[in-house]
Amino acid sequence: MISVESVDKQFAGRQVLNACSFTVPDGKITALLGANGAGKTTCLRIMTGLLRADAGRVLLGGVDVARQPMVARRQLGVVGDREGLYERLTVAEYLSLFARIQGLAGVDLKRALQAVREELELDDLWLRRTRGFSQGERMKVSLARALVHRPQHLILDEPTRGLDVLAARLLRRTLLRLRAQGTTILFSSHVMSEVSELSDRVLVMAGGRIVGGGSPDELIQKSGCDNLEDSFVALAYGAATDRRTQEEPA
Ligand SMILES: Nc1ncnc2c1ncn2[C@@H]1O[C@H](COP(=O)(O)OP(=O)(O)OP(=O)(O)O)[C@@H](O)[C@H]1O
Repeated sequence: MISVESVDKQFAGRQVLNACSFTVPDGKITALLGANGAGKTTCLRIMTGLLRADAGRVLLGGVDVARQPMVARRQLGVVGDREGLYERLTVAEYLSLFARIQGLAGVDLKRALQAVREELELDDLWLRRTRGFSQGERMKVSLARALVHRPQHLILDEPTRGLDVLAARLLRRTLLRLRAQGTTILFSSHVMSEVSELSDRVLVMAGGRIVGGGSPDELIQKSGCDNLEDSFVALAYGAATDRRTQEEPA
């Protein structure tokens, strides 16, 4: 389980996260939804130890990410902006490097590499250097890097951004398989169809805190709307924006 407890973050005196609190249960897929600038990426970066919170804490399986970053990292896989591939390394070399950093060696290392190679259909890319890789190819390698050490927790920031249909499908299939294996999954997204299809739970973020949560059906019921997108708009943008949207000429 992941617990985010009263996390605050300011940038240049501007409050971006404001006593942000939520939990992500094990063996479920949770989606983090929010308008542009709501604070999702900032929150995910704090959860993955890339950024320090001003106050509050994040626990991954009971481990405080800021106090015990190395222990936390062992049980965490992260898919961020898909940058940070080492362009001079082949996919095999790159994944082997990250698996070793996570403590894998010998037969375990070989098995782990073979498993992600098969799961993420990496045969054609395996011996290529990552320089010039397409968005979809980068996503596959980033996801393989995140999964190679079989972490309990997986955090993904807009993982399907820029992917074609097949790459997005492969990603969704992988997430569903990981959920069946008990992995704790949190992903941010702006794509409502994908959130409806994949998520057991949705968290709606606005103004740096969580303003609503529940299964997609619960959110729809609570908001009195008839689909997830309208429920999200009602929660994230509030009644004023809702009125403005409705007043727009057809
Ligand atoms: N390093 C930084 N320095 C200054 N401001 C920042 C920094 N990182 C984020 N911000 C600001 O914090 C706010 C929240 O940004 P964040 O990237 O977390 O939003 P988001 O919900 O992920 O948005 P999007 O959906 O557009 O990706 C934005 O106003 C952004 O400009």
